[in-house]
Amino acid sequence: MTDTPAPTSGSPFDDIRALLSAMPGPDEAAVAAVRARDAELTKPAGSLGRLEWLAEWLGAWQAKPKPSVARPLVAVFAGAHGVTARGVSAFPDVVNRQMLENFAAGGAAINQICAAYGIGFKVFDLALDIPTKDFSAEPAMSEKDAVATMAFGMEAIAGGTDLLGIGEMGIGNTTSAAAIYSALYGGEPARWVGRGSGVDDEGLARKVRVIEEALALHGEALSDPLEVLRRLGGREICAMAGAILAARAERVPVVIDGYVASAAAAVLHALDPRALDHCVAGHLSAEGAHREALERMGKTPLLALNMRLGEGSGAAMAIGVIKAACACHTDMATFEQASVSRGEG
Ligand SMILES: Cc1cc2ncn([C@H]3O[C@H](COP(=O)(O)O)[C@@H](O)[C@H]3O)c2cc1C
Ligand SMILES: O=C(O)c1cccnc1
Repeated sequence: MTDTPAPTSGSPFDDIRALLSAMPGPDEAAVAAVRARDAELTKPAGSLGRLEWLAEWLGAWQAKPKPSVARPLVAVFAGAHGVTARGVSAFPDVVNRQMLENFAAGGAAINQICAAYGIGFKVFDLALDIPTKDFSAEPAMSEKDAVATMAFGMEAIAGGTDLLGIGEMGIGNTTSAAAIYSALYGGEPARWVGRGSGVDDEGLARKVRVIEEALALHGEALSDPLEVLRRLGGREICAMAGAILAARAERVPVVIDGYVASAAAAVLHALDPRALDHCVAGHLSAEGAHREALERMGKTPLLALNMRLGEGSGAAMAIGVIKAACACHTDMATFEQASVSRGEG
């Protein structure tokens, strides 16, 4: 008995790492079927550009030769941030709760976009009344809190969906996202920081200072992307990472929203560069250095509308495009069906 080694105490993050190592890959047979059908559709080859690629991408991750976008869903995760005590947002914390009421009443931008495109919409309240700790003074979350929050995010797909858009609400979360990019990608924090919901020059300088302090405080611990997430992230950022991972396991393609949602994606990408293969970047946000962050992840945004809202709004706009791409692929007539002459060559 005495020479049996004690079991090594597992980290709460072990389950997350296990999910990452078990990620399914693309279904190549479905991609081949999509390509074969695309060649029969009544249009010049390649003329639908990235829409053709989107149909292949849907097929690859849904593992369906005929992909579908019949039940698209935007999931918005809401969290409160202790770092707002440092004066990093133009708006007070109470806006979180007020916006959740606005979402429920149908009065937010995301409600209108989802209604316009026939997209389901769900909001997940991540302990809004218990803000994370100020990450410039201590880790934002314990390991247990971070893992439980990721697990909660995995519930996003529980009701069933064939295309998931990921969004967030959380006053102060552009500071958290900028801190995550700074930790993962390096360089001066000022390079990654933007004005979020609209801070003035002094607010912008405070955001930079807070991130510099946080990087110095957390130091070497930030070499592990999951530590970056729990130390600098908000709960909504943890939950978005969980949702992206769960969607992969269940073969649900994902549309990432803007600057903040992409920070959750960046953590997964840093853990495993294949972790975002089932994701598209919905749009290029006007916030901070979103373009550089997406480049690091190898993602070309579908849309560039100069939006910088969050709430999943850019993802929802992109889902409109993806729905149309899927409809073209599945419902267009073939040359034979429509008696349209094929070109030569
Ligand atoms: C009324 C209102 C609605 C929003 N909807 C999304 N955000 C966006 O702004 C917040 C992040 O910006 P910052 O880091 O500057 O606080 C997040 O809640 C984000 O979703 C909003 C912000 C406000 C004020
Ligand atoms: O692009 C975003 O995600 C964003 C930008 C500004 C404020 N909140 C979110």
